[in-house]
Amino acid sequence: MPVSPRVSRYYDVRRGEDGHRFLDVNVTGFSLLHIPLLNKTTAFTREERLALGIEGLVPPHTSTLEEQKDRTYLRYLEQTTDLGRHEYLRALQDRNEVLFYAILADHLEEMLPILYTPTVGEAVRVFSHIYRYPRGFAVSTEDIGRVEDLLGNVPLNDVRMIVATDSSAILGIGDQGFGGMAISIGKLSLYTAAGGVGPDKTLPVELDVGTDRQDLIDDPLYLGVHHKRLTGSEYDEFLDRFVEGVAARYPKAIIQWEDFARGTAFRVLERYRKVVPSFNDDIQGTGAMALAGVISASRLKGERLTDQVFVVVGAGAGGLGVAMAIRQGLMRAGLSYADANARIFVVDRHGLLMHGQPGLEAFQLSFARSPQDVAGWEVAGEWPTLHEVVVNARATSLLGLTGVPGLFRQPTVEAMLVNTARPIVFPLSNPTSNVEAQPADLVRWTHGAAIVASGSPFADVEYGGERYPVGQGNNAFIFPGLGFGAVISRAREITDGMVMEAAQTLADETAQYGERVYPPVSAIREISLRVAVRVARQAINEGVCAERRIRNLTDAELEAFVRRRQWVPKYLPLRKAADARD
Ligand SMILES: O=C([O-])CC(=O)C(=O)O
Ligand SMILES: [Mg+2]
Repeated sequence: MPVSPRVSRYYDVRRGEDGHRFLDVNVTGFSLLHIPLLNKTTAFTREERLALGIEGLVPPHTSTLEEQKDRTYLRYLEQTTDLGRHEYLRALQDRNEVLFYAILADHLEEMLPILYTPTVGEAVRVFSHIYRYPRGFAVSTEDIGRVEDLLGNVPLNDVRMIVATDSSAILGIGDQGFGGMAISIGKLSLYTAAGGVGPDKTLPVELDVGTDRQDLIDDPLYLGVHHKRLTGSEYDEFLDRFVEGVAARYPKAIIQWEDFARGTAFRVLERYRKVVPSFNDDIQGTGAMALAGVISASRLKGERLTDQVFVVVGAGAGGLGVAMAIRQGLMRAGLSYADANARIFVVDRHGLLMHGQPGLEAFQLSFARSPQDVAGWEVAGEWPTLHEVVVNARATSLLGLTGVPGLFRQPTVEAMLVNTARPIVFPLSNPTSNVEAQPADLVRWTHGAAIVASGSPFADVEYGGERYPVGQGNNAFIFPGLGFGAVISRAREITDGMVMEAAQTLADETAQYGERVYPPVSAIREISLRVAVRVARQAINEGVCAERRIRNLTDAELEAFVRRRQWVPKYLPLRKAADARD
């Protein structure tokens, strides 16, 4: 039997005779203090200080984790801007990872908007200017030919979850070049904080294929390669090399494709989803999140999903992903493909997606309409506008994934009140600055009738003496559980059925929160656990589960199994390995 490699080049997780886990470390002294998953800063015990050669290098008093959290949180509160708070937390993550996740667990609702959407958008934009410590894996056009060597430099030996972006369409803010690394880091923090994947099983990746942003290329401080993006077969080869490298170094890893531009996103997903277990967060994660939201909103209306008529605005990865997920959801609710399609109208920059439109792409075709589909519509120009679609199609649900701020106008939203007593309006674009409408306006324009959810966090709306919760329809309710479920089951493939199951779980779990279309963010860890359990079950049912130990478990046993595998932020004792070096 081959000896299984240590979890990290620097340590392994072992169990002592007493049954408790400890870290067997083979690095000591000053070096050890610079490895974020080993560094306890002021919390090393006397025995550890002595055994690991760090006496004199750390302060005399041994702090508890509680004291460390107090000290660190007070400094956090003294930061004056959201970006400052983000940088502070990121620096903590790169210094002492257990403490970082322990604080995050205590203040999850407060800190998620700082570490993740919307502030991560700002961190992406200025990434090259605020860069401090190495985290994650970056491979560029200059070294893709040696990707396996480079992956060999990553100290982690058992990576299970990768988030990789080419930064071509970050959130709703477009091409961000090398800065996209910040989104991969942010997403993986949620995999740990919300999903329970151990931080040493995660790897953020930036695929630096260049940037088409001349201002970045011209910026001497820009940290990516200074040339235009690869395209065509060169681009495909770059990704092929990356996927091969991952499959060789980390054969058990799952890849989450993140923030790829329209067109590329679908191509990359289809090209690799059967080669390595992988999914696209913006297509499938956002799709599942939106489907869950419209199922919950239909329930709040006292109607069925199949009673709704959907207008999805934006035909990129997010918009098409949402349209496809709703189509699958309608089919699971009993409609034929044709009937499901007939209830979904996709609008893009020219208006309603129609055959013969300039720039129509292959992945959009199944949603394109023919002239006979809109015969009898009252339309002024060549293609029906968003407003005309809402009126003529009698839309009851309007979902925005355009990145265009303020796109949903008052007359269009008011027009929905003719079609339904309670319009479902989800301006889902991120970050906050790119939202299609302010939730407060949507509530006001509809006199409180609209059921509203947004992609980025918004405060509840007060209107006419009442409080209207604004659900956060963000794929963060899906991907940590979907990915963790796939990791637990060692899924050979991430099937559409698993993604649908994630959506259904989110909708089912939301029911316990009353008048809400999404749960409160404070519930994200419990929701992710339920998603992970049901995704793993679905993997078993579909025969893609490679983890033998879970195949015959009952539901309760499976849940207990998943719970046991959730990583929790607490210090493990460090012991010096026999072959330790400084
Ligand atoms: O990151 C987020 O907040 C959600 C997402 O995937 C996107 O907007 O691209
Ligand atoms: Mg995204």
